[in-house]
Amino acid sequence: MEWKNFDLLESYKKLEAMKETVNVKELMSGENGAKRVKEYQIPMASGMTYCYAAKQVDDKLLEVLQELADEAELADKYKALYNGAVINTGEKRLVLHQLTRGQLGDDVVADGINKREFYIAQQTRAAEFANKVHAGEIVNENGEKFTTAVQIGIGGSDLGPRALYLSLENWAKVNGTHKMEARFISNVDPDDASAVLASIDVAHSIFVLVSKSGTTLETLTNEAFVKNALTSAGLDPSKHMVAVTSETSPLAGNADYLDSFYMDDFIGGRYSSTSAVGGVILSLAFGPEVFGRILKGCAEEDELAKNADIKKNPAMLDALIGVYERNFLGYSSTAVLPYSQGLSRFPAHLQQLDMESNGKSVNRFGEKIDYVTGPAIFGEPGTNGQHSFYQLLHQGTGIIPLQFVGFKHNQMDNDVVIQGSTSQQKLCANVAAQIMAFACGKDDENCNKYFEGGRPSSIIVGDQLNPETLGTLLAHFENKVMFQGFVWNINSFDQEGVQLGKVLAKKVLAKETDGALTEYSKLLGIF
Ligand SMILES: O=P(O)(O)OC[C@H]1O[C@](O)(CO)[C@@H](O)[C@@H]1O
Repeated sequence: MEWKNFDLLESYKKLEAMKETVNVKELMSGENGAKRVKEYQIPMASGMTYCYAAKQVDDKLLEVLQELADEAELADKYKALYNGAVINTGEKRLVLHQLTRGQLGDDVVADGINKREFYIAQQTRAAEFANKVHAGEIVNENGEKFTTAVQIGIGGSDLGPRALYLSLENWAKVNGTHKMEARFISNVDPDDASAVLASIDVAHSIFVLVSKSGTTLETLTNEAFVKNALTSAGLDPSKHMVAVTSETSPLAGNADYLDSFYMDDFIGGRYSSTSAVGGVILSLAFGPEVFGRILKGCAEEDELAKNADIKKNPAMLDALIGVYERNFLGYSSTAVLPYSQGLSRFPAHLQQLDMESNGKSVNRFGEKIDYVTGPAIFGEPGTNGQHSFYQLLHQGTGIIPLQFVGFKHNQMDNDVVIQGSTSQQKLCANVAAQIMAFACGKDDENCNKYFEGGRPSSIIVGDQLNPETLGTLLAHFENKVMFQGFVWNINSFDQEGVQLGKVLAKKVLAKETDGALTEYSKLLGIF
């Protein structure tokens, strides 16, 4: 297996010669368009479908993307990853998040520990803990049941778990599996913690402090903030708080917590939702059985990602189309547009997952590269986005590839027929309409009303947003980002770019600044 810069590959040259050869507008019009929609789809796990009919690709281009997948040895690199190779070269670490939800290859033993057994043991402990809380065996000082769980964490210790909770909150309420309310405190802005604390019954709340490193300024500050609130209410913080951290962190083994659950350095923050980082809060909120179903949806999608044939591997195909758009068509951002209210924070999770992973300018050996890497990611649930930024997507001067997500059925039992259609039908009609409007546009003598078309999109469709489909979606994007990192020959598993700002902020707080930093500090009222 060889790790080569992307621009040294034969398929790179071939793709460069194929810029702009596919006209989405032409291909998606009339009967040809109908044929493409039926043919250009592949199955995902949990009964979902990835449809790429409206992407700027044709059979010839797909052949070269397959050549790229083979030449870049994507399936072999994934295999090396799940068999325990040091894929995170920057930090010299293994990359093992997939082990939290399945055994894809060999047993991985590191530091004398079977890693899958370690992650499963933590899951089991979290499940037992959650069951005891639900059964009233673990209670507050007055012997009363906890009703609310509050996660304190930031970045990967917040975004994924929060997105997953919101995705299933309503589903769980309708299906009778909603055990506890969950809330999240992340920002060091005191208004975040204050607002959450004011919205809950602190005496019946259990706080889940999540920090892999155990050193994150925002999280430790918010922990102190919450402890203060508990003490002021006459409560003992150690009876209200559990920790999720790594065994090497300063938080580990602290008797001040009701219990502690562990993950380790082989799971990056943004890939940690399926470890104890998401496992504790989601098991408390929905019960361990529902968390297990999310893991099942992930595991099935991880299994699909092993396939070397891009037509049988939706994450790999999605990744390669994204690379073609980024490097050869010059598109610098991607919009993620879930037509599901439950996925309201999913784009925020994908922002960290994608941009913290693939926002890199050096290859995995630390050498400068001469081609572009990860796009900027943004998104909002449809149809809200339509009434916000779609104007630019339709008629703006640049092209932004679109990643739609849609479901045939909504999550709650409530819908109404108004003017001959349900709200769910209206939602789905909008996503279909948008795909075609972006692809084919509309002629008009009035330039202001003219839609150029030719704006590429793909869609992932599922029956309903439930634990399995959610897990599948999560793993799909994790694997897409990983495959893109492999093509670009970058390390998608470190994040040195977040350090400089943290160091400078510490200097400001220690009043060790000079020049413009001092002036900005004064402007902001710190000095
Ligand atoms: O879990 P921790 O160690 O508090 O880190 C939180 C987040 O901070 C980051 O390091 C970025 O600042 C993320 O990668 C990580 O998810």
